[in-house]
Amino acid sequence: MSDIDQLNASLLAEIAAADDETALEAVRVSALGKKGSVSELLKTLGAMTPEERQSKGAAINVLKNAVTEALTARKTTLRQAAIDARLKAETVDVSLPVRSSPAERGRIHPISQIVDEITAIFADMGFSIAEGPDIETDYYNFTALNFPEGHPAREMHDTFFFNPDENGERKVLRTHTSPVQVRTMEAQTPPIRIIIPGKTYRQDSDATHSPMFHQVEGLVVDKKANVANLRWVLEEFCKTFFEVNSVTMRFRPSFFPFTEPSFEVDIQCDRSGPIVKFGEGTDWMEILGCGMVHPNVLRYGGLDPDEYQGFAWGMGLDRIAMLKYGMPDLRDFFNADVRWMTHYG
Ligand SMILES: Cc1ccc(OCc2nc(C(=O)N[C@H]3CCS(=O)(=O)C3)cs2)cc1
Repeated sequence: MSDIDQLNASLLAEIAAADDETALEAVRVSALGKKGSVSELLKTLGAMTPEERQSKGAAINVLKNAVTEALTARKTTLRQAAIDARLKAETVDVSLPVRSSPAERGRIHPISQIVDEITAIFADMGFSIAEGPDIETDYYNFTALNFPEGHPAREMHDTFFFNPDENGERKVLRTHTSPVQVRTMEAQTPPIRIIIPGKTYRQDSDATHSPMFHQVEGLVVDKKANVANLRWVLEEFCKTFFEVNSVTMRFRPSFFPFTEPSFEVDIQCDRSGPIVKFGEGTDWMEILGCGMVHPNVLRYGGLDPDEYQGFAWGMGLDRIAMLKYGMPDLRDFFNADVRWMTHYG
């Protein structure tokens, strides 16, 4: 066997033995690099006679091509093997049974659970779910809700304002979901029975206040709507939500620009233990505000207050959830602590 044949055999064996791209590159350099074995052979051509150079040169080129092809083929094989190994390691067998531990499964956030529960209760009472933008105009968030110019709620310490847009209009992060009711009155001929769950934003942050919090508001507008209807709707909701057969509510006179008369509503409960119990006890817990829709607000909604009446209410979801689940700190809702989620989710 000639020296070229021997070199060919040994290089092909080294290429076949390379089990990763690093080893293969080392073989390539040792054969075809500047000081490689094949390159050194090519350098000997210069000292040969023309006859020798022709035959030897052709043989060396055959060797070089054979080595190059073997290197390319081996690299392709190694690359495919690496891909197959990853596919094998990372393949998820979707036919496997669900993981046993509930903690490893995804969970519904308690606020989402509360929203689903409350909207289902009102849906069963014939209410539709309405939605609207989180970024609102000053008009829909304040003016159309009968907030006079200069009202403190319009100030920066309470409300998140955006910089004025090209029209000089300053939008806000809505401070309540009430703008949706105005938009619905503009768009829909009564009777209206809507529930509006959603995120709301205020410049406030402590153990019971978060800059982003959740509200559910409701609105009924019809030819006849009165405080007795309002009271019934809220009592039915509370009995179902707090899972009690009877509920004692207290309507305390209050004031909101968008309702007249306005009330703050307490529900009787027992606060003597670690968890508040509803439907019993002699304590009171404020759960929501409500009232008859102010005539100005009906007018802003395009309705004639001599023809239509309405009532509305609003409740802070996070507060309700804290009551229902007995949670001490509102901020835990938004810390995304898996331990908390596992416990409450
Ligand atoms: C067109 C329209 C007309 C009337 C409306 O009345 C919505 C109402 N909301 C309340 C209320 O007390 N809300 C607060 C409860 C706790 S909170 O989350 O801080 C907001 C009373 S009446 C809404 C829209």
